[in-house]
Amino acid sequence: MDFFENMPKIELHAHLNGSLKMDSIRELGLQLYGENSSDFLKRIQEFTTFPEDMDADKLSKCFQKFAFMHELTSSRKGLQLATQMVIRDFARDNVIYLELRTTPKNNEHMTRREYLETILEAIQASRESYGEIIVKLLISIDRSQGVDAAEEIVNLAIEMKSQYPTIVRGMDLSGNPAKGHFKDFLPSLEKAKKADLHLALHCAEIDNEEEAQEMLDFQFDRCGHGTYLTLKQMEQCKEQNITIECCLTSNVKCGTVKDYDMHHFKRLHDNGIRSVICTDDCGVFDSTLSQEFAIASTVFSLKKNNIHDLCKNAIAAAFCDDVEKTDLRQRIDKYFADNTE
Ligand SMILES: CNc1ncnc2c1ncn2[C@@H]1O[C@H](COP(=O)(O)O)[C@@H](O)[C@H]1O
Ligand SMILES: [Zn+2]
Repeated sequence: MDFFENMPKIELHAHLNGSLKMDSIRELGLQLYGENSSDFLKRIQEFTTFPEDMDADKLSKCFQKFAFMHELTSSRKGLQLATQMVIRDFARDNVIYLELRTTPKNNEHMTRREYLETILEAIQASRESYGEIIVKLLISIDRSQGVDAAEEIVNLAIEMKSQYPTIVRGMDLSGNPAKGHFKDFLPSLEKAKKADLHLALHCAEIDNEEEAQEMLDFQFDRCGHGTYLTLKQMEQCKEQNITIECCLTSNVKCGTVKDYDMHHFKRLHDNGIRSVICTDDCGVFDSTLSQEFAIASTVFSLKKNNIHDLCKNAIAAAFCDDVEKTDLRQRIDKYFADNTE
């Protein structure tokens, strides 16, 4: 485990509100409310609990959990603190490059634009506190929220990209995959693509072959999960240079994959389809990127050179510039050179 904890890592799939660790939620509660009530502590416990006997619809239930974090980050102060803490927690796990994604929200305290500005300011400030970690932002469309919100979010993303070109790098399509239809979001995503925003879309998280096909034919950069891609579709990913973001614990806890050893990572790996290891929501799923690497390594008997390849895959698929990629490559190559048996 030490090997993975010390390894400089790249995280490409992390939802902001799902990535706050339990200790940090407690800390956030203290900073926001003064004292943590027993009811609050109970709710933190519920946040990360996935009972064995939860029914088949575990994934849908998972989406209800986010409401807890959304309450905590509904004020500018809460959102700013949460962003800082999430970056700090990834930095503590030796993540050296982080792509955070989040859906801009509007409420009585802020507009979607203010939501994004708060996060972008917190990311900029984190350079002073945690200088070693590079942080990028992907702006998410929640497929359960309809096309009008999506259109507003794409327009904002284009605007924010021009204001913060080194931080705002792309867009994500996420939310409950059982809700909404990809086709409805196509014009908005097309617009994002034309504006040179990279696309990392949740695709085939549940079994919907037709939709996955529509998405692949549209073409995008990275596929979140890809659990139910057919072998033919996986081959199409290879041809189209699409990298698959594998989030092992997320899939097992949400019940879209029965067990770790049944995870499609194996099929991707065996068929030479480029994949990366990610956490998805390391707060909700109570994991770390180091743990995800340790699990993948044990379950799939990966050797050090396989792990090194996974890190190189992440560099290749990262939405940053070539100078940053060269720097990441050097740091990671050095770690593997210094740690050969
Ligand atoms: C478990 N698999 C998943 N599949 C699809 N979307 C997911 C997800 N996990 C998280 N999200 C999306 O990210 C939001 C939380 O972060 P933000 O509020 O945006 O920072 C969730 O509400 C959902 O829309
Ligand atoms: Zn996700």
